[in-house]
Amino acid sequence: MSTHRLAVRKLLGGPELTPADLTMTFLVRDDDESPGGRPMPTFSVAELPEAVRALDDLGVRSGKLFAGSRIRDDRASQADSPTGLMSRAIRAIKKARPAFTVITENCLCSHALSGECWLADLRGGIDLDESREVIATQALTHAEAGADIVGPASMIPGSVKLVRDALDAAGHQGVLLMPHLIFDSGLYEGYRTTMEASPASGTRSFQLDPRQPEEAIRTAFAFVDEGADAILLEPALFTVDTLVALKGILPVPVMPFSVSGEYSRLTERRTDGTLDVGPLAESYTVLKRSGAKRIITYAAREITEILTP
Ligand SMILES: NCc1[nH]cc(CCC(=O)O)c1CC(=O)O
Ligand SMILES: [Zn+2]
Repeated sequence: MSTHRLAVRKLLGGPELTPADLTMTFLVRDDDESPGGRPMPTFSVAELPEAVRALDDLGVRSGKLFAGSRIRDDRASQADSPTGLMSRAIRAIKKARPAFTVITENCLCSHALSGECWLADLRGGIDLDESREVIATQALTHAEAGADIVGPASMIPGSVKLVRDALDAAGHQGVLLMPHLIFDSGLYEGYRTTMEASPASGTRSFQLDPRQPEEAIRTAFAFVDEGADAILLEPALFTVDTLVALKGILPVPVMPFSVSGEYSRLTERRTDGTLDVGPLAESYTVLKRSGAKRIITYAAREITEILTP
């Protein structure tokens, strides 16, 4: 096609994927932990400043952080530690680039021995009150360390409101909330293995049943009622029906999270060691077309490099 034809197409074309549309995902590991043997790429705290500066210079303005605890117990007692891995990661990024938006995950699965997103009561059942309470103090700890947006991810009803109340009570009215709206999926294995957050029970009972799309809509509105400023929707590609359904009716933006299984299945390592992200980037065009405000991804750098200016 001639260049002038391409220019005309561009003029008439719909929403284009830009670097600022992408939020980079960082699975954080401690500085003395080895990156080897994990299915997903990780970043040590010491590696974060340089990685963030490089992304920011490319136009990627935000990051989603996941960090677990090495010391785990059945109360997830390290989840809200002010000296924990997440707090140190947030501080490292904010020191390097104060305007880089930091979004955290608040959940208990990578802090509890069980790998569950909730805490058990004495009889082994789910202790809803205690789970919500720890998630709220965890989110508060992230805010104190400098997080701009926190992300309750347990899907426990009422946890979003409790996080909002805890933040407000501590004077963090300016910290926003983007809870995770999560469908049960087989696409999380790479993440769970990397973060050692596989549920002992084998399931995540609070997540949405993929056969129940109405439940997803209802839960999205419930999150907004509890105080959500945006909704993270995961997995990304397999939930486009929900994205389209929410477009225009939900009063807050929806950001699909292109999860570990999408990253590993829609990319391919070339013989020269570089990563072909073509199919993954193509799926992001689908997401934008379907109403995604922005997209959370593990491949922000590689995708930015192939975007046409
Ligand atoms: N605990 C919530 C949570 N936080 C991140 C992911 C998955 C992210 C990914 O696969 O990239 C999940 C889902 C799960 O563990 O069931
Ligand atoms: Zn969890």
